Amino acid sequence: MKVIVDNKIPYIQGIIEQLADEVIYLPGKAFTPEIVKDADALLTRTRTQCNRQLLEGSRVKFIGTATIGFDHIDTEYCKEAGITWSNCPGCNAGAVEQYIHAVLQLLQREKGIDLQHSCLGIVGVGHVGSRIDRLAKHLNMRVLHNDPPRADQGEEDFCSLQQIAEECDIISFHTPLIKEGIYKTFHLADNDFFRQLKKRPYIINTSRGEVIDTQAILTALNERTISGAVIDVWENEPDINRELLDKVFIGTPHIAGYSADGKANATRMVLEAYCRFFGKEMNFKIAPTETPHDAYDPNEEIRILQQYNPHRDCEALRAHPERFEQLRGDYPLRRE
Ligand SMILES: NC(=O)c1ccc[n+]([C@@H]2O[C@H](COP(=O)([O-])OP(=O)(O)OC[C@H]3O[C@@H](n4cnc5c(N)ncnc54)[C@H](O)[C@@H]3O)[C@@H](O)[C@H]2O)c1
Ligand SMILES: O=C(O)[C@H](O)[C@H](O)COP(=O)(O)O
Repeated sequence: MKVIVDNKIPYIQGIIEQLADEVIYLPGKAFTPEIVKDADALLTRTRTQCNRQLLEGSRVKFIGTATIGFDHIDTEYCKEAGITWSNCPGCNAGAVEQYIHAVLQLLQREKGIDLQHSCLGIVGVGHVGSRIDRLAKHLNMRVLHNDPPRADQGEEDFCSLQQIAEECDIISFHTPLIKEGIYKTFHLADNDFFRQLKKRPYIINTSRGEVIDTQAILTALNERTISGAVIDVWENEPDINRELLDKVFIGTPHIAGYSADGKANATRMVLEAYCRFFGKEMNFKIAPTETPHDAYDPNEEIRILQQYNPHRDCEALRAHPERFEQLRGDYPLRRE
């Protein structure tokens, strides 16, 4: 059994070796058809495009991605080729909640947003969105939800994207990237969406860059249709739009989900899926490395920013936008 593993999946080394005969570690972008040809399984992150070009003619039977997002996997091709794939639902929802909580505190502290009298629109109410919903209620915010796939299942308490556009002071995107079909999210926030806004909201995107049309959000920032933006995910990563980076309130290098806890969850889940698929025993334990931390302030508003302040990641990205991928690869995983 031969497995190719993305060399930026933490906590996996030493465990996968006991579950395979041969393990090769590579950067996510370095997976090539020649290398994967005689592999049985690939354990990846979002940086490996798993498509016909990579997989055709290979003996790969299983792909596990240590992420929730799977827009880098051509699921239609996998079906056609008989390749089973697996992702890690919910693995990093706590990390994104931590990021959004810090962002909301900064909007209150530095932009004068009165959270208790603000309405938050959550677009995509899955693992992350549900936690943001709970967080917003804890902060006494009014919340509106948009999730057409869930609404179409007969679930209640959802509204249209237009209602969110008209009533919200802050709008946060938590959908997968879906390129086509009735639930398409590619450029969900386009010029039409920005034209519908009534309250000059702040826009937060921790989903995928392509969910927001970059030119449309730049126009909205320039014309002050929106008050500002917090952007963690970008179109065309790692070659991100520098003008957008200059103009946002906070811009970070796709690290909202980068907690040690979230990464450990992802590694455990991807290994469990691998073991289920190949019928291997699961007798491993994965836990984030303990990190020493200061005594935190009992006041929640202070504690949240002591634990994580996205300005640090924003400053690092603004100083070196060309190091987008390096900043992610060498990220000092934070604790939740
Ligand atoms: N920035 C980061 O580090 C980071 C971390 C985690 C997740 N993400 C991104 O955020 C996305 C959401 O994460 P999650 O764990 O909540 O995923 P999830 O699959 O649990 O939830 C996604 C939700 O979006 C809904 N949805 C689908 N199409 C929609 C549409 N057209 N309009 C509105 N809602 C729609 C789904 O019904 C579902 O409830 C992931 O797919 C990933 O791309 C990014
Ligand atoms: O989809 C996800 O889980 C997140 O976007 C995640 O943060 C991406 O992680 P990476 O591919 O960088 O490991």
